[in-house]
Amino acid sequence: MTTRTPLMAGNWKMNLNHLEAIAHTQKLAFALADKDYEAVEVAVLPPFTDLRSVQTLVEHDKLKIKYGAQDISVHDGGAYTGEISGPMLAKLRCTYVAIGHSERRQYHGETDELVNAKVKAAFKNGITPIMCVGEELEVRDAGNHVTHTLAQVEGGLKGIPAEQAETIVIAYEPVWAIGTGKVCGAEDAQEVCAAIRGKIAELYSQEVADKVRIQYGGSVKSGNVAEIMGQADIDGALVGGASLDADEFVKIVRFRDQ
Ligand SMILES: O=C[C@H](O)COP(=O)(O)O
Repeated sequence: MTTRTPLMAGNWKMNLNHLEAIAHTQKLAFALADKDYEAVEVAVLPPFTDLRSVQTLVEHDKLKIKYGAQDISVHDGGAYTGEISGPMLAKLRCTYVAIGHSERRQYHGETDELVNAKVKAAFKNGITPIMCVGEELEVRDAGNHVTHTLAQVEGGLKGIPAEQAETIVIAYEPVWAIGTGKVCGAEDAQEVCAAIRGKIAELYSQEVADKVRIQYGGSVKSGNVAEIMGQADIDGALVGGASLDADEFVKIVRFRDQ
């Protein structure tokens, strides 16, 4: 059994300008200690306009916080107005990029095919994808949440070789639990995360599946994180709203103390 280092990632979504991003990252850095980073990998996913500021702060102050983007273009460059490319993110030394977040799927019509192309673009540029999957409420109510989510996993991983697949992070985010305050029960989250790991074992091997980190996302807070992290197949959290409060995010990182 591989020991997977938990990954707590704060997805800031469209919040915090670059000045606020600097202040927020400094606050996190001030609160977090070496022992936190030894136990947990900590990352922030700011808006594109903040990335250069966060990079400069992290590198200048030698912070142990990782950072990444919230989206990536499938193209390396060219006439694609408004897009941000993998080479641009790589130049900013982004460690991670969120791909296929439900808000991208819902508001920008992102399909599994596009998610797959973006996963490939991330790997091509040396950036680790945090590939987001999860079902809408009607899918869960119909009892099809596992099938639905596994189809997203399979679609997103199409053509990805094992040596890349074993490094990916998959975030299971039931859409009905995002920003709603409705947390998926820890055991319900575990059911889907275990199924995701099983699907990876089927597509690749148990060895690959044991290495992949699977996060839960959806109304994670300091008050519920410990129970979620107590599940065998949950290796971290993708935190939205609660990551905008530095004290709260630090408590989430210290889930073992909650
Ligand atoms: O990426 C994060 C998820 O969408 C969860 O957001 P939330 O913690 O605000 O529910």
